[in-house]
Amino acid sequence: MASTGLLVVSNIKQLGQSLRSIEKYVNSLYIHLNVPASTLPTPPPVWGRLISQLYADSSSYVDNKLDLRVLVAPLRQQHDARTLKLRKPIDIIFSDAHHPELCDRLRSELNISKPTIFLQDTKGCTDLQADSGKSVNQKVFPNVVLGGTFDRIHIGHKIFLTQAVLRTCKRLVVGVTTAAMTKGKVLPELILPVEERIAQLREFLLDIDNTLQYDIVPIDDPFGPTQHDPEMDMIVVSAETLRGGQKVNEIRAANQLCQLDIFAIDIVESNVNDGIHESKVSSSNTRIDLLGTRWQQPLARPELPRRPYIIGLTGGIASGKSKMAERLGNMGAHVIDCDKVAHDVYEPGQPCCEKIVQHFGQEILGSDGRIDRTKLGPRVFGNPQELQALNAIVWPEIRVEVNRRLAVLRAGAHVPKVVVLEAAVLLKAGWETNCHEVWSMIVPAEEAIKRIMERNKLSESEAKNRLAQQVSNVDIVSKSQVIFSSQWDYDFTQRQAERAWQMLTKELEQAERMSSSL
Ligand SMILES: CC(C)(COP(=O)(O)OP(=O)(O)OC[C@H]1O[C@@H](n2cnc3c(N)ncnc32)[C@H](O)[C@@H]1O)[C@@H](O)C(=O)NCCC(=O)NCCS
Ligand SMILES: Nc1ncnc2c1ncn2[C@@H]1O[C@H](COP(=O)(O)OP(=O)(O)OP(=O)(O)O)[C@@H](O)[C@H]1O
Repeated sequence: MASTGLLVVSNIKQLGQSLRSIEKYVNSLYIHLNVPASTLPTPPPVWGRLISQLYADSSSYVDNKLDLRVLVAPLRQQHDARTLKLRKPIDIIFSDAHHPELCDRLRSELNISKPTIFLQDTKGCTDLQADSGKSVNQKVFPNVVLGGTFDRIHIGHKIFLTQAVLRTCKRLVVGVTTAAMTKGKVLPELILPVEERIAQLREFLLDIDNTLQYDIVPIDDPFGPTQHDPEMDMIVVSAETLRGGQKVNEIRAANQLCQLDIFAIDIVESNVNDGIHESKVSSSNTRIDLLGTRWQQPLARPELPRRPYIIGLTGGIASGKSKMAERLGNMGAHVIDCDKVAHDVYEPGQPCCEKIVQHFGQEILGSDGRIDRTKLGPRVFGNPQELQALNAIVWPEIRVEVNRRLAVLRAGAHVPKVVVLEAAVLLKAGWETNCHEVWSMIVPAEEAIKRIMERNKLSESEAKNRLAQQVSNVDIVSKSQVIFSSQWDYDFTQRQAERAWQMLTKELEQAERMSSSL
């Protein structure tokens, strides 16, 4: 599949048809509006509504796998003087109307060898219409500012950024929230690092208009550089952040800085109403859709036998690991619960039991000669050194026992396709090296605290203390290939599990077919 295309759009009414036929050729598409010569040059904001419409309509025809970017720079120039300079090389040109001369010119400017694909030649093709109405704020300023988190740029962001670019003639300042500001969002652990978000924003902005200066800066508070920069004229906000824009002006007045013209765009709705996703197009929705998918590729583990395929299942306290293990078990996985294995290696006669008694003394034994956890517990909790000593004895023994059980399974008549190794301490103990990949459960801290208080009958401070001893969600996520979250209803957790299971089953079947055809 060629990766980047250029679509010359002459008729917005055909957009849906055009995008549907293009989607099989490319995964990223620049859109060049073939505006009639008579309408140029016009103030760029007059194209705002058309471009917003185009982005908003596109979502009913193609999903966000086709990354659309409508070019703004050419709208600033006289028709004849327009030469396209694009950041990424173009593989192929598409045109929704028969304009061979224009397309040949673009092919030679952009150095494209493939012939243009003419999608359809409609009769009654109408010219692209600029917004003539006085209703639109058509003012253009040298210095415009806006802010946001911009996690995985979506159509709402594209419209927002484009409307700002159309109203800027010199410099666009973009404040991008750092992790300190995104803690309260849905699935904050899955938000891309600020450096990556800034890099993606810069690429998008340079793609649509490389004639402006972009100052993209991280912000640790909701107002960023607007509090101090005297050279700002306009702030672009959306209906939901209008109050933030007004607050910016209050701060500027207090700091004796000029007031900013405020331009607010409408919210782009998502038409989803399932009680889980937000009703507007949002990055939160994109993150929710990552649950149960492989969000990073597994590391190669050539040292592990291919069958059974071992999934390490982990997560924070009360995150719903056991329930997830049960779900995966119901779908066909063989589950090894490391917590239960730990109980087994504590049994008298096991080497682990002897080592524990050697270290902690006979006084941790009960009258039946077994290790009494109520006696051992107080010796290690609140004493990190002793806890470390206990872990150093127990963890390697669990690993040995797990490997023994895996060897038994491999030697059996029916080797399971998938083994789930459920272990709260998987990452702390370094057992992920025993697994082909790691699947993890996360819940927000407040939810985990609520569950621990209810389930373990602990006070809030005790629950917080338990949680503080866990690997953080951010660390869990960085070492996991698939993430689940049980913060919504049971059905939605089940859907996440099914999604991941289907993906894995398909992959394993494919791998099996490939190896048997060799
Ligand atoms: C504190 C801020 C920057 C945090 O941004 P937020 O986390 O909401 O960013 P997010 O990436 O979600 O969105 C960025 C912008 O796009 C808008 N937006 C997001 N989704 C949509 C949508 N579906 N339709 C339309 N606009 C959308 C947001 O309303 C926001 O204005 C923001 O909320 C705010 O208050 N802005 C006004 C003040 C400001 O601009 N401050 C920074 C100056 S540098
Ligand atoms: N989707 C869900 N919605 C609401 N509550 C849930 C959901 N999934 C799990 N829970 C609840 O979360 C709690 C913890 O579940 P579970 O015991 O499976 O967690 P765990 O991660 O195995 O915990 P631990 O390791 O602390 O024993 C349980 O009370 C369970 O009912």
